[in-house]
Amino acid sequence: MAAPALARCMARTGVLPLGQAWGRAPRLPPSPLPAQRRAFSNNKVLVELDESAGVATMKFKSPPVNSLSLDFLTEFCISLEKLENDRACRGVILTSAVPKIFSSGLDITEMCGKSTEHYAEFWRAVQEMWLRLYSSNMVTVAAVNGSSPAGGCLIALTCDYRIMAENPKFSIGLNEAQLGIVAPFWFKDTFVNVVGHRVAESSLQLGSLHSAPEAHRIGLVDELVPEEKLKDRATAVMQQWLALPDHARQLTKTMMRKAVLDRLVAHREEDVQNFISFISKESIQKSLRMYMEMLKKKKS
Ligand SMILES: CC/C=C\C/C=C\C/C=C\CCC/C=C/C(=O)SCCNC(=O)CCNC(=O)[C@H](O)C(C)(C)COP(=O)(O)OP(=O)(O)OC[C@H]1O[C@@H](n2cnc3c(N)ncnc32)[C@H](O)[C@@H]1OP(=O)(O)O
Repeated sequence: MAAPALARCMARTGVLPLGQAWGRAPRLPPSPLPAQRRAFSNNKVLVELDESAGVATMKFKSPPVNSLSLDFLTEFCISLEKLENDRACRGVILTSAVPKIFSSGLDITEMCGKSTEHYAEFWRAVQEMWLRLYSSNMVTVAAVNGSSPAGGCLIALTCDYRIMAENPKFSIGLNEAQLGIVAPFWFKDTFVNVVGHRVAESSLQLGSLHSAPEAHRIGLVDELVPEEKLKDRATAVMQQWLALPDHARQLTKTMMRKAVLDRLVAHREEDVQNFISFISKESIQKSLRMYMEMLKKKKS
């Protein structure tokens, strides 16, 4: 199904028509086939699968800043679903093909001056991305090779493990407060599960963007490595995680994440309505427009 048709279907039903995002049967190990590499790509996400290792790399390629537009989110979910259903794939490394940027977060233009129907469709796609990634049976490793504000940080937080390039220019964090908006409860829950309540509380209130060393110090990322070693390190970490039996690791992951996942699943439509009423406020629209203007001015 083409991305726009799929997006419409997601808007109608709230889920991708490819299967449920949570509560799947555990994955089986891949069959011992000869070493093989496969790649598939749509417009914004490139996937390379190394079948011998059972590991895929998903590269975001939506220049200039990998913003999470409706199209991006739809393609992301399709790619993840394909891998989830592929017995040859047990782990996925998420990274960026755009230099210096992992992802600039939700596409602000999707949240400005659009219809209620559009906001609902967009927000369901954001929820879907998070539900699928947080509940994935695969091992998920974020190789953060650039700045990663807000929704970009959420993607990294949603993975099992985060490795960041130790470039002092790269920053990461849930900076929503700086835009005059509020991170939803499930962004907050994911953040708390990684860094703990106290750090999350101050970081969220201040809308902090943390430099790579600071992010490592507060536990937002698990490791820092020189940029040129990021790929190899992500592959090595993946191998360590895949050395464990899938079923034990998957059941443990489910146990750790279930309460947070269930909370959104139980309140999904309410969360969509909250988003619509919040984002439609004139004061919020004004804040977002000013923020976009500030980004543009910064360039000139
Ligand atoms: C009581 C209430 C309770 C509950 C509330 C209910 C619901 C919640 C409501 C809302 C929740 C929303 C949650 C939102 C999450 C988000 O992710 S918001 C997005 C936050 N993102 C950012 O703040 C990042 C902004 N961008 C940057 O800081 C920089 O662009 C960068 C560091 C990523 C890259 O810097 P540069 O390389 O210097 O690139 P430029 O700044 O020149 O950007 C190039 C180009 O891209 C445009 N752009 C950048 N980011 C975005 C974006 N996120 N969306 C759309 N467009 C973006 C930028 O404007 C430039 O455009 P042009 O000028 O070239 O046209």
